[in-house]
Amino acid sequence: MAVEKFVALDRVSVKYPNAQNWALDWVSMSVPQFAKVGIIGNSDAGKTTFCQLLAGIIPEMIHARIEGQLQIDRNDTKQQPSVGYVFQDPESQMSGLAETVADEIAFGLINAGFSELEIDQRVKHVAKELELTSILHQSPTEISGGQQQRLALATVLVVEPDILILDNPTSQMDPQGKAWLFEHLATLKKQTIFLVSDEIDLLCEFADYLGVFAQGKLLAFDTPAHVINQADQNHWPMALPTVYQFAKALSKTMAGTYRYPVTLGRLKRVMHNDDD
Ligand SMILES: Nc1ncnc2c1ncn2[C@@H]1O[C@H](COP(=O)(O)OP(=O)(O)OP(=O)(O)O)[C@@H](O)[C@H]1O
Repeated sequence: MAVEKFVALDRVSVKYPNAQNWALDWVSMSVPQFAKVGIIGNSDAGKTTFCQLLAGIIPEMIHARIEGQLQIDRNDTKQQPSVGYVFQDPESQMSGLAETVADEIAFGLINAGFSELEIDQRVKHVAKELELTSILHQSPTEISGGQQQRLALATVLVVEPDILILDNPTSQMDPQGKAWLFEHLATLKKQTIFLVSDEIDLLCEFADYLGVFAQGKLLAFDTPAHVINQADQNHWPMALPTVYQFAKALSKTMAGTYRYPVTLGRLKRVMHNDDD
């Protein structure tokens, strides 16, 4: 699949010091600007390594041997695109210095030298977007895990990065909170987003492209419908979306293909014989 590239990996491999195996093994992909990329894979598949490489944490903060080429283009951004990274564990995101949620969100802006007025406006805006307004004056250590994950995202979104990398950002949220966050992320139009999650139903609704990792290798990178149908045919050990299973049970393929749909909208069209 040829796509206009913004982020491109060309046969990238990563090995940690003293490790026997490559944590990333010969990974290639091209991602256009503003695309939404879902990343899935079992434990130890290399998902976090992939995210940390994209974010520059490897090799800047975590040493590892890197082979191949990672390229992030400027495209319409005048400067080198900025990257925001949301850690798997929200506590890792916190400065540990802020007394309130508001201060924590403001932290990056203060360091970057923004004016007080701009900081105030941005903090209020992102707090409203992420439904944190009512807890702005609470301590970051005294809020729930789900709230901490929304706060971790707020600290990154407030600086308006060009690329947003989220490593399992809903692991501590309830089902409603997860669905809400995925829907919110889908509304972000100014960022290219990489989202690691095992929420396959939500991921298929969200993503333009889905990447499946296993033992450091990128098994597939394509539209969610292509990847899921391929995963099922090849018996890859991964959960399949509910919509897909339903369509398969009813033998409802997408028009002109032998593939089953993976999103509710597409399934509805197929069911109403309204698929193009
Ligand atoms: N800092 C590190 N030093 C050495 N080895 C590491 C380091 N981080 C990860 N690894 C190893 O690299 C491999 C890939 O790990 P990674 O955390 O990228 O996988 P993952 O798919 O994110 O896993 P999980 O879903 O369990 O978080 C694993 O074998 C892991 O033990």
